Amino acid sequence: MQILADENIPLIDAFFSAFGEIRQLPGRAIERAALADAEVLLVRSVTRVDAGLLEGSRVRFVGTCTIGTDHLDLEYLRQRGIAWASAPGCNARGVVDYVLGSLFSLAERQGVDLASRCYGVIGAGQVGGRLVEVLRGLGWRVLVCDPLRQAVEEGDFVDLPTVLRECDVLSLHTPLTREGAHPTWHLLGREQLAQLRPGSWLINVSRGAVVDNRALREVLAARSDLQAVLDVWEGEPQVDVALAGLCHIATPHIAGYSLDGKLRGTAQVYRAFCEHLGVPPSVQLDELLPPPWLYELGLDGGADPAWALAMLCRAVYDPRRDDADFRRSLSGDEQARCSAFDALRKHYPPRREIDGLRVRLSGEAPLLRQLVRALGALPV
Ligand SMILES: NC(=O)C1=CN([C@@H]2O[C@H](COP(=O)(O)OP(=O)(O)OC[C@H]3O[C@@H](n4cnc5c(N)ncnc54)[C@H](O)[C@@H]3O)[C@@H](O)[C@H]2O)C=CC1
Ligand SMILES: O=C(O)C(=O)[C@H](O)COP(=O)(O)O
Repeated sequence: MQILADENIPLIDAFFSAFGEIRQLPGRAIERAALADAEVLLVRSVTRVDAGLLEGSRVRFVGTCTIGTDHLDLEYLRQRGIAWASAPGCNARGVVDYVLGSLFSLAERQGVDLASRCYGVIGAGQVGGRLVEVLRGLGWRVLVCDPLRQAVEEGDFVDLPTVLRECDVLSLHTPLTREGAHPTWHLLGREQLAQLRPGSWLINVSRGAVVDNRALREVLAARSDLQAVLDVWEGEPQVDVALAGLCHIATPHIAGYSLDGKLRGTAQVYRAFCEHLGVPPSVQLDELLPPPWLYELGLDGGADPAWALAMLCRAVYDPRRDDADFRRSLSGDEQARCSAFDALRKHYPPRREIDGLRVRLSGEAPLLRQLVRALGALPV
C-alpha cells in the first residue's frame, strides 16, 4: 500500500510504516501528479483535498491530522465513497493555553484585572467548550454564542448581537463554513466590528476568514482602544502585514501546536485508519509521548492568585515568544514572508500543555487550589 503524507505529520513512521511505503511531501506541494499510486492520503490543514486533487486517483482513505476539516471537500469524498477521518479535539488544549497566555499578556499591557471582564466565546465545541470551562472555573463571567448547540440543547446561550453588546473579550472558535443556517465566513464583518464595545479585545484562533481581515485592519487603525490577537489569517500563508502590525499578538497559525496535540492528531487518524481496515491498533501514543520538561512547580499558599495564575500559564506557554518570531519574519518580500510562515510552523519548538502539571501548594490555600484545578493543572 502506498501512503502519501504531509511531511509535517509527526511520528508518521511509528504509526503508519507497518501499512506500507510512506512518501512525504510539503503539504502545499501535494498535487494530483504526486498522488501517482497512493491509496492513502494523510494531510494537515494546508492541502486542499477535492476533485481537483483526487479525481482519477486510487486514494481510498484520506486522513487529516487536524481538528479543522474546511480544507476537505467532504461532499466529494462522500460521493466517491472515499473514507476520511480527522482528529477532533486533538489540539484543543493547546489552543486554550494560547488564549490564556494572550489574555495574561493583554492584562499586563493594559493593567486590567481579568476577573473584571466579560468573556464572549463564539463557537463552543471542542476548543470553545474547554475554554468556557476554564474561564468559568476561574470564576470569570462568560457568555456563550453557539446557535447550533442552542438549537438542540438546553443551556444558557446568547446570540452574537448580545456578545457584541455585553462582552469585553471576544474569542472565536467556530469552524469556517459558507453554507447552512449559520455560516461563519466573515461572521465578524464590518458591521459587527463597528459594534465592538470600547476597549474590547478580539481573539481569533479559529480560521482567518471568520473575520473580515480588511475590515478589522481598518477598525483597528481607526480605534486605538481595541486590541486584537490573531493566530489565523485570511489567505494564509499570505498575511496582511499592516493588520499584523496593529495586533497585540500575531502568530503564524500555531495556537494548537502543542507537541501533545500534534502527536494526538497523528494517533487519532491512525486509530481511524485501523478501524477503516478492520485491524486492532497496536501502536500506543502513551509509549511515544516524551515526558514533559516541566512537571512540577511549588507555590506558597499565600501567593497572590492573579500572579499565580499568570505565572503558571506562562511557565508552560507564553505566546509572546511566537509573536516575536513571527514579527521578525514580516520584514521580507511577500515570497519570503510566505516561506517564513511555513518555516516557523515546520520548525516549531516543542511545547507542552498545562494538563498534568503538578502544582505543590503549601498549606490549605483553598482558593489557589481551586484556581490551579480550573487551569487544568493538578494541585498536590
Ligand atoms: N489556530 C489553531 O491552531 C487551531 C484552530 N482550530 C480551529 O478552531 C475552530 C474550532 O475547533 P473545534 O472547537 O474543535 O470545533 P468544533 O466543531 O468542536 O466546535 C465548533 C463549534 O462552533 C459552533 N458553531 C458553528 N457555527 C457557528 C456560528 N455561526 N456561530 C457560533 N458558533 C458556531 C458549532 O456548533 C460547534 O459547537 C475550528 O475552526 C478549527 O479549525 C482548531 C485547532 C487549532
Ligand atoms: O487542527 C487544526 O484545525 C489546526 O488548525 C491545526 O493546528 C493546524 O495545523 P496545520 O495543518 O497548520 O499544521
